[in-house]
Amino acid sequence: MGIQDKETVEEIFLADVNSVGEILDSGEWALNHSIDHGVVCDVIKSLTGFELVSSKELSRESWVLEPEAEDYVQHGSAEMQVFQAVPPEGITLAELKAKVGEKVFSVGHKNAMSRKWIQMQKPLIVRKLDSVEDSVRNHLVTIQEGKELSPEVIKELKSRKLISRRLWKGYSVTKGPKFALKRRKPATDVTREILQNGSWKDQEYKEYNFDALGLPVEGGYLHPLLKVRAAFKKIFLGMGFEEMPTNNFVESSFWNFDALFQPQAHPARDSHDTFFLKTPAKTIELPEDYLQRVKTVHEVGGYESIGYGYNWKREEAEKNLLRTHTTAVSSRMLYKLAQEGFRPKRYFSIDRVFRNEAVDRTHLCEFHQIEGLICDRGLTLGDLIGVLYEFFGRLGMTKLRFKPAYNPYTEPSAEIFGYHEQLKKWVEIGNSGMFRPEMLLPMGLPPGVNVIAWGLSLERPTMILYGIDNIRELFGHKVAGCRDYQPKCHPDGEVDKQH
Ligand SMILES: N[C@@H](Cc1ccccc1)C(=O)O
Repeated sequence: MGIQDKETVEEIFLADVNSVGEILDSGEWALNHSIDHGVVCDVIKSLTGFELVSSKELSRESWVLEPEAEDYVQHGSAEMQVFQAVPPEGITLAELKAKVGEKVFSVGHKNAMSRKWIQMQKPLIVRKLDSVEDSVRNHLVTIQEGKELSPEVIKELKSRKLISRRLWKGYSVTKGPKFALKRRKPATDVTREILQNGSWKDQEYKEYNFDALGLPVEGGYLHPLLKVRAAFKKIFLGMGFEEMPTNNFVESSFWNFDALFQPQAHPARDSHDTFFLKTPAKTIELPEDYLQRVKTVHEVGGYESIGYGYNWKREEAEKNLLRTHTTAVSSRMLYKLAQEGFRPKRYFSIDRVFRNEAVDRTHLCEFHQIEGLICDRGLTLGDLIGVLYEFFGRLGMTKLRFKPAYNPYTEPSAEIFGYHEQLKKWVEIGNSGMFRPEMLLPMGLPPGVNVIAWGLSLERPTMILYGIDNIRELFGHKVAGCRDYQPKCHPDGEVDKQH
């Protein structure tokens, strides 16, 4: 068979309908074009549905070839094959049988004999005629072409079980009300492209289907960040931590930076990294005596420190900003604790912070920080490392590594790496350290009190747990897709039960 692909068949068919005006019989048309009639019928049905053509069903009983007959059309009838296998000098019966095969021999030998094409001249079979006409094959071809044959011929072919009667279905076709040489796909949407190239004017549009049921409405899913936050909160509470109040996104530079012994010329305090507020641009009040101690420690030091040796400006400290880390919350809480009278404490917070960063697949200008701290007398770096093993162990991360780092407010400082069992690699999971005396002593905390602390983002573990590789999918309208996210691994066994 020739062309089978529907688009090409459709094109040829429409061109013919156009030039001839009417296709009387799809079967004949298919035969003339050597195209499978089934494919032609599919094309006609579809074109009729879109009113490019009008079609009438035809049906009639017709003769079709059995597989044996199709073989005869290709290779000649059995008697012809036998005749051709007999050479001019003759052949033995056994040789002839071997040459044409058992099946063809049994039918073909008998028929070729009775037609007197061959004869027995013991011990050989010889030809009686030089050439013969393969009328059986010719008749079969005529049937294939859908043409009529005399009742006697039909009777013979039928008795040889070469043909059988089938119900044939086809079409007669004329141009339809929406006839065109090429089918135009109705648009389902007005796109930017068709608006720009002007094709919207002649475009056909698919009609609304008001009976369509639409997608089932889904709702009531917890955001992945909420689920992971709940898991972290549970870990902190299980370890005896209290949550700090984090309900102030707007903070003064004083609590966000100065109280943390971050010098006023520090690059993080640049407007490229920090969002400063225009209104209100300044904080209303700061604790005056504490402010004086902070100024002094920055300028000249004290508490065995030499300070930074620069001119500390109050105006810089008063500037309002969107807090860049939740350590601003920690500094307020530690100051408060010092005023109320020091007691050992374990504090944590999980909330939003803001940084003036270009958004890309791993950075957003707002995200969440998880922060934990323990203050007590005589804490050491060993305590920090021990607590971090406990904390991340409860998350399922048992292998940790620490890399020396720098923060203005901690000494020593360490970046935390964890071995991710599912990803089979070390991933950076947080930052940590022991708050400096230059931060703690001006607050009024008693000497000998140490604070171990650490921080990490909430987004990063969430992305790892849910296999999200673009942080933007966690915020805004794209978060709708998060309903499909299933955690790849569990921060603890409980997260998912919170549905
Ligand atoms: N504030 C640090 C994290 C941190 C918290 C506590 C101690 C040390 C580091 C940050 O934003 O990355």
